[in-house]
Amino acid sequence: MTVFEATCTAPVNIAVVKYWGKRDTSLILPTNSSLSVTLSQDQLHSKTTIRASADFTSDRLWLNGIEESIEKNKRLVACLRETRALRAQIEEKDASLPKLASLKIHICSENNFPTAAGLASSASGYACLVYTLSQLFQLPLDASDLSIVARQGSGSACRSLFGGFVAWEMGEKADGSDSKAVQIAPETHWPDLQAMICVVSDEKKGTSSTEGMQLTVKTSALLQHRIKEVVPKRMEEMIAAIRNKDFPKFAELTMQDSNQFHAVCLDTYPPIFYMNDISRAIIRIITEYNKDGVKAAYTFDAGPNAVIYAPEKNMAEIYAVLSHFFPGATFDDSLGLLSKTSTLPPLPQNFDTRVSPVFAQGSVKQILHTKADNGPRVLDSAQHGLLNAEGLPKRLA
Ligand SMILES: Nc1ncnc2c1ncn2[C@@H]1O[C@H](COP(=O)(O)OP(=O)(O)OP(=O)(O)O)[C@@H](O)[C@H]1O
Ligand SMILES: C[C@@](O)(CCOP(=O)(O)OP(=O)(O)O)CC(=O)O
Repeated sequence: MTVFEATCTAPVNIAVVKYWGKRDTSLILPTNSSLSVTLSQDQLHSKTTIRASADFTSDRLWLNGIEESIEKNKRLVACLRETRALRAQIEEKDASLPKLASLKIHICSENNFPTAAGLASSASGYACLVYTLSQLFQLPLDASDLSIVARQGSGSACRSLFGGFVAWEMGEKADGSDSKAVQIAPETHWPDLQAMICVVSDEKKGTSSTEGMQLTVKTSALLQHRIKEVVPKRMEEMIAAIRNKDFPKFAELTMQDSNQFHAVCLDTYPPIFYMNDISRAIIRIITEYNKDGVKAAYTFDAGPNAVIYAPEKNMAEIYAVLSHFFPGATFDDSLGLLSKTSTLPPLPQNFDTRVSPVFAQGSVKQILHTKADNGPRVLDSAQHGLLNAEGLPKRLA
């Protein structure tokens, strides 16, 4: 019997102009446009296998080796409904196609990094789900079309359908058909731009993005100013900075936008705090590092972890600075940063180390060096699939 199956991976993305707020919570339509950098799947990714079979009696989902309910997950149901409807349309037009739209499916997905810890697992997770469904169903859609479906899983997921530099255009229409991701520039446009992720906490966060942003929409006057006055201009400036590979401008806008996002969280009533003492120390350290010219940019999502964007040539120095204040962090060196330098560079000569205390061993748990890279990838299911011959996970938690 023919096996209908697809296996794909998808990347995370870290926004430099943040999405925070929905004007429609069920279609997931945002109150402002946003822009992100897609990070390499060599370091962080979701991997998903989906099989359709006449032998299956119900739709089932395993996430990181644990079975989860599909019916209770309205967002996942929406992604399935949309992609099945599109498959049904193409089956209607071409009778020779196998009838996959009516078959039950088994979905097995794994993240190679902590889920729901503010490392954008919902972004890579839903991008991967929708991309794998589109492969299974052979949907004739481009990445922007697919982003409209992935957006309904998690807003930020729509940007993970593309590699490189990606805008999510907020759109205006009530049905969401113009609220989609577009690529501003591919990853090859600015290969010099790299990122360092500082994992301050890998625990599940207190206030989810979904709940937090709607409380902000309801209570923050500052958010209205951000939506109307700040983001439209900032989007234009950010796109120009990326096109011109103007790092100081890119960095300034990135840090200002992260600061404003956390300011609207503080302006929420009751306030939401995502950054902690370590996050704030990282801000002070990068500010000191930048005092004679902008060499690095920090940004924080809905959690304490920092992402630092910088040109490749500064990365060893940034790692040396971070290691000084945060001893004992494990370093994921898959880009070979340390093999290129036999010893770490010294701290910059005029760096004032009094900007922050030296923190206890392991306060920053892990530092991950990565770079901008491409969008979802298709894998060979026979070799890389997550389901066994019976259609059950090869690995359970
Ligand atoms: N591989 C996956 N496949 C399908 N769904 C996933 C996958 N990974 C995560 N999710 C969904 O995303 C949820 C986690 O999203 P959440 O927004 O809470 O955390 P996060 O994405 O890590 O943080 P943030 O988006 O704020 O950076 C999970 O509970 C699950 O429903
Ligand atoms: C701070 C952010 O990371 C918020 C991401 O929010 P989500 O995309 O996780 O929210 P939902 O659409 O409710 O699933 C900023 C960003 O990625 O732009």
